[in-house]
Amino acid sequence: MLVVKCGGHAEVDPLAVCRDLSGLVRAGEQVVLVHGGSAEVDGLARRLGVPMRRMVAPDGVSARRTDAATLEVLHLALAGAVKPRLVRALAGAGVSAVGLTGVDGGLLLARRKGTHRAVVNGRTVIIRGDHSGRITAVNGRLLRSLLADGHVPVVSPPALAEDGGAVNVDADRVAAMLAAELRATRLVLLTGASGVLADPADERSVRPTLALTGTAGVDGVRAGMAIKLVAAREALLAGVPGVVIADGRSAQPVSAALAGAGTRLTMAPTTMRPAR
Ligand SMILES: Nc1ncnc2c1ncn2[C@@H]1O[C@H](COP(=O)(O)OP(=O)(O)O)[C@@H](O)[C@H]1O
Ligand SMILES: CC(=O)N[C@@H](CCC(=O)OP(=O)(O)O)C(=O)O
Repeated sequence: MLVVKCGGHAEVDPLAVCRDLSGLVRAGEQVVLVHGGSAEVDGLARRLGVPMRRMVAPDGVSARRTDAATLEVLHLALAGAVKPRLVRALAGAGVSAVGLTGVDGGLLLARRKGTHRAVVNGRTVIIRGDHSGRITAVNGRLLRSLLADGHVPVVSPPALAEDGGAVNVDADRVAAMLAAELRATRLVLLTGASGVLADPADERSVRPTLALTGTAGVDGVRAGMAIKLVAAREALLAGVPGVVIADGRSAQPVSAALAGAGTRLTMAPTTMRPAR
């Protein structure tokens, strides 16, 4: 079982990802495709005149500030543009795909976050009333039945909150949760960088491997990459054995990642429980 997350970075090539995945599906691999779409969300917001803001937590992890209008734009962009494009690309490559947000079939249940800590002008402030949440449960049964019928589930935020509303969640963490729930052997996070870079300004500085510790960030890792490391850590701690962050801009991004391209994540030995 393979979970692939196609990043919303504008340079990631969704057609190449889908063509590559179709080969793996035809070879008998069960695949779940997760997607974000931050560039598409930002573009649609500009066209609609809805201002977009981000919050940066004290640990450097950034998330979209999600008020009611932002949530609507997010839903329109992900469910109305990015997802149908991926479903059509898979269909065009001969693979049946079924698009779902976390709301469909209660696929992703989440608890609303009451407050957020964010750094504004160097000061930590508390932000309330954001429409975002933390995933608490995954409807693995729904995914397994789609997979058993030969479909590729194509999954994205938002998630379903306990009060019946939709909430924004990060797509990398969605992918990690699904990989854990489905006991996937591999989780591949594809983005617009060739892996985790030692120097974010130097594309050639890819770290082939990176051992993560309990909670600490990693030097030189910022913004969207910081949340990928959070997701990678969650997947590894939940028992997913192979987690890779790799380039989504290449011709065969998934095959390349499975063949060793990008950065392979592990947990540093000191953070693992001692063997019995
Ligand atoms: N050390 C780093 N290595 C690689 N990318 C980094 C690093 N630090 C920050 N980044 C940025 O993180 C981006 C990936 O995050 P993001 O754009 O949110 O991904 P996506 O939308 O594809 O999920 C990279 O394109 C790069 O601009
Ligand atoms: C809470 C939060 O920030 N959610 C993300 C969901 C989309 C996403 O994750 O898109 P990428 O894969 O392009 O990053 C957002 O609103 O941008």
